[in-house]
Amino acid sequence: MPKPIVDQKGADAIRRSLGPFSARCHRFSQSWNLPPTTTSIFYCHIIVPNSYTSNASRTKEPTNNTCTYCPLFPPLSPYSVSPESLCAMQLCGRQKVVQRKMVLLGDGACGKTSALNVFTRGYSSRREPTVFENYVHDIFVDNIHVELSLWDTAGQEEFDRLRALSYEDTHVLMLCFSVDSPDSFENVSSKWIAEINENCPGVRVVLTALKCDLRKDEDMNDNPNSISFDQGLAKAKEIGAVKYLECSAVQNRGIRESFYEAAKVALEVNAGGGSSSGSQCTIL
Ligand SMILES: Nc1nc2c(ncn2[C@@H]2O[C@H](COP(=O)(O)OP(=O)(O)OP(=O)(O)O)[C@@H](O)[C@H]2O)c(=O)[nH]1
Repeated sequence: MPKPIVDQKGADAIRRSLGPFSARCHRFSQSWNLPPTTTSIFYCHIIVPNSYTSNASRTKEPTNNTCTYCPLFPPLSPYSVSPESLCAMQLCGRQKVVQRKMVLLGDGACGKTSALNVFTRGYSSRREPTVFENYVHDIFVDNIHVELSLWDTAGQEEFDRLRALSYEDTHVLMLCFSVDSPDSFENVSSKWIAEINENCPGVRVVLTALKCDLRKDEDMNDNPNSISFDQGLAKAKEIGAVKYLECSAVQNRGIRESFYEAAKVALEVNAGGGSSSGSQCTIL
């Protein structure tokens, strides 16, 4: 049976030893006999790329990045848990968990679900168009434990009414387009901003360019029809987005950063609905 990480020494040892390794952490709140002040604790599986002997608070893992103790969990991307987060997790028993809701929206097939899957699971497989999906993902942003509720919506017009139900209590909107789809880019201002203004005016928007790998074709030539960084940035300014982010699920580039940056924006919104420079979405 693996041992949980319970002391700072263990967490520090992990931080020092991580180097090129990655870690996977699972929360054990019920299954361990915890000190009274501890509300939750994490057991960390350190995923090692090759044979590696560990001490009590680390676990040797097979080379394929699949967890020995939780085979049902899919492999995670190498950087889905940073050493800093790991140490913060160690301390989280004493920290308040902050709950935030992020909604992804944008044209159908622009890549929302794939980005979400790569962020939460480390990979994305072929799938049917989304009708509605909802995940809760624990992350640490600036040492704050955030229970991030991620709402994936259907981009297609026939789901407009269903999608409207997703906006309640939203802290941040990740408005997406695909760089290989000028239509999805145009719809940012011609369709999506109107929908946002109608359903949750004032909620902070993060504009996110998806499928950025498609700016190049297979021969690494520039795709002349793709949306450039400058165009994306100009669009973000035009619609009043608080951030402009770019990523590719296929290459797993910028995915983690994009969700973390969006989560940071969500954190700036007060739980009660007030915000320093935006507001929480509430459907009345
Ligand atoms: N080249 C490339 N293709 C991608 C990327 N992300 C997603 N795709 C592909 O784009 C297609 C649509 O991706 P989805 O993630 O289902 O798009 P979606 O926005 O969730 O679509 P809806 O559920 O219909 O709203 C799939 O065939 C994906 O394989 C990417 O980063 N690069």
